[in-house]
This record gives sequence, structure tokens and C-alpha cells, in this order.
Amino acid sequence: MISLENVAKRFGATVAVNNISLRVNQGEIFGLVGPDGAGKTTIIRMLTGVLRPDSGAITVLGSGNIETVKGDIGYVPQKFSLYGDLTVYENIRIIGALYGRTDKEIETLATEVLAFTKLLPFKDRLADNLSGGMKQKLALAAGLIHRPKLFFLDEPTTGVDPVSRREFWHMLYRLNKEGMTIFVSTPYMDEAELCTRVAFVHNGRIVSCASPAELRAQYPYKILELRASRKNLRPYLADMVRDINAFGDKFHLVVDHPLQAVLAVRERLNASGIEILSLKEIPPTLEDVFVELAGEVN
Ligand SMILES: Nc1ncnc2c1ncn2[C@@H]1O[C@H](COP(=O)(O)OP(=O)(O)OP(=O)(O)O)[C@@H](O)[C@H]1O
Repeated sequence: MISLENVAKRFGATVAVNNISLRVNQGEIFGLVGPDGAGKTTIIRMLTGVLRPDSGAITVLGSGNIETVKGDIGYVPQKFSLYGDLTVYENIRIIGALYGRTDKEIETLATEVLAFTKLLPFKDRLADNLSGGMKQKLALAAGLIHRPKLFFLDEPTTGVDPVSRREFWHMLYRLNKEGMTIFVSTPYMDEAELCTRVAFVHNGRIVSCASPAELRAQYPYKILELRASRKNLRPYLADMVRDINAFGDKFHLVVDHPLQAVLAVRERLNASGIEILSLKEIPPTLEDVFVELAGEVN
């Protein structure tokens, strides 16, 4: 459905995408995951025909010329420009007209996509007066108006509240169930978990590409999750663990031998007068996997 072979793109001295190869199959929810500036947007822009690669080959929906398959591609860019002074319905109408649909067709399609995104009750509201989550739903609705087979979404839920994010993903799942292939970029690890496969992008390269379960299985270390009475534990533990990362009020200690490490950590923190609220081995999260992969390539 999508293939990239040794694709590269630079902007002046910046190498945004550095010789990446990738294949995405029909029916996938494929996730592009990585920090800001990793190259995700540039990859999506090349796949949607907005940018041309400097070198390498791209095939989308069986065609090397993206222009010829644009009618089957949907794209929600990172910064979706809607017309704030027009209503939800009017925004959708403009997009429908851009795709050359008649008024009658637009009415049917708009009702369909607005019902799907639960925006129908708000169809007469000015886009400027929508909440952040609703604006993203409008972007989704706009991307769906021509019923694409392949849907690209560039960080569609960045800055959206957790409830709206969940709703948004429910919609993506429904579209996928109906046969749509989805290619989505996200900085959120919980969203990466929801993808069939994930490519982790770092400094313009794909450092790993597999299903979330495979990525976790490939992780070479063990994780201890620690909660303690002190906020900064690094000075106390850094010399006895491979790595230590804070996730909210918890620490993930990267270790080789969890049983030995538990005893040693207990001893060290007790001796330092730090209370352990909980300490247990947990399966690695995708965040642990990515922190490790990013460290390897730095
Ligand atoms: N049009 C451009 N001109 C110059 N540099 C660019 C341009 N587009 C992207 N870059 C640079 O290329 C690199 C990759 O950017 P890109 O936007 O693809 O990353 P990203 O992973 O999507 O991150 P973000 O979430 O911040 O958009 C960055 O260093 C960025 O500054």
C-alpha cells in the first residue's frame, strides 16, 4: 500500500529524513512515533505529495506518481487550517467543492462525516467557537469527505484533552474496521500502543519498526517501577542501575537482574532515609523501549 526505498530529504544543512525504507500494508493502523523534529511531518508530506524527496523511491497505492492517486488519499495536516468565521458545515462544504462534488453530493457526504464525527449537532456553529477536540474532529471530517482508502493524520491529537483523544481513536478504529488503512504520527506512547505497527523515528532515521508487542519483546533489560518519598533519586541510584527515568510520580529503573536490584535498591534507599512507597518489576512500556532506542543512536 505504501513503500519507501532509501528516501531522503534535506532542508539546507538540515537532514530531515535520512535514507529511510518502509512498507505499510493494507488494513494497518501504522504509527510514526518520535520526538519533535524527528522527521515525521516531512515523511507524511512526501507520502501525500506535498513535498518531493531528494532521492529514493516512493510508491503509494501502487503508484509512483502520487498525483494520480490523490483522490484515494485523505490527509489531516498537523496544522489544519479551517475558516474560523465559517460554520462547521460551511467548512466541510468548501472541502467537498474542492473535490469537485456537486451540492447534492456534498450534502449527503457532509451529513455522513459530521454524523460519524458527532459534529452534526454543531454544524451551524462557527469553527472559531469549537473546542480544541472538536476542531480536530472537524479536521477528521474534512479529511474523510471524499471517502479515502488511505488516510494520513499528522499528530491529530496533539494538545487535545485525554477524553477527546480516546474518542478520536475510537473513530480511527471504526474507519480501520471499515477497511481504511491509517498512517498516523504521534508523540504519545499510549497512542503508539494502539497501532498495528510502529516505526520509531529519531533524527530522520527509522530506528525500529515492529508491532508494539514485538518492540517490547525485543527490549533487552528489565524494568523496576519505583515510587519513593524523594523526588530526585538519580544521585542515590545512578551508579547501580543502567538508567533511571521519571514518569510522573514513578521512576523506571533499567536493570539486568531485577531480584538482585530490588534488594540493592532497598538497602541503598533505607540507608539514605528515603521511604519506598512501592518497588516492583513491571513489563517494559513502549516509552522504556523508545528511551533505550533513542539512547543507542545518539
Ligand atoms: N520547510 C522546512 N524548512 C526548513 N527546515 C525544515 C522544514 N521542514 C522541516 N524542517 C526541519 O526538518 C527536521 C524535521 O522536521 P519535521 O517537521 O519533519 O519533524 P517532526 O517529527 O514532524 O516534528 P514536529 O512534531 O515538531 O513537527 C526539523 O529539524 C525541522 O526543523
